[in-house]
Amino acid sequence: MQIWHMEPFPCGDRRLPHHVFPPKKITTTQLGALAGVQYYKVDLEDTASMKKRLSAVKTEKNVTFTDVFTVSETMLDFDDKMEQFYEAQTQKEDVISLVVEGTCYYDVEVEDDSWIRVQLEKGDLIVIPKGLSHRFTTTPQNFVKIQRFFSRKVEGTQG
Ligand SMILES: CSCCC(=O)/C(O)=C/O
Repeated sequence: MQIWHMEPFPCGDRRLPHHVFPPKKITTTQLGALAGVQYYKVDLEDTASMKKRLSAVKTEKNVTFTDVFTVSETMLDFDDKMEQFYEAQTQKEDVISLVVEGTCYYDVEVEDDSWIRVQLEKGDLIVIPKGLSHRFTTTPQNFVKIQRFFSRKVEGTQG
């Protein structure tokens, strides 16, 4: 996990880091204070500890459905999906995502047009609070597998 302030009006390839100059990184604690985003590191190799962490998150967030969603440039509709995911959006429920493989970015908008980029890798679990404007994209790796957690059934998810 790495977190930094993004340059105000990034041009070009959105998968590049787009740091402010000079780069301004922040901690997970600062991200929590600024935007209410929660972060956990999950050891995916340690089944007992992973189950304990996920169980705590599921209970706390009333999670009843989960799925595993893979974003890869081999997807037929990859470009369309990437456009859709990079549109700023707010959800009525917390967005809860665990990176199982690969890397990605979630950007969160802390003030109008002021974005913080959160780079996630394997074992990173993020909770973006409901109502917070955010967007998603891949890194140049163009591959991420994410377990998503929902408090209610949404299309394409499993109980
Ligand atoms: C691989 S799902 C990425 C998109 C996502 O989590 C989202 O758009 C939440 O609002």
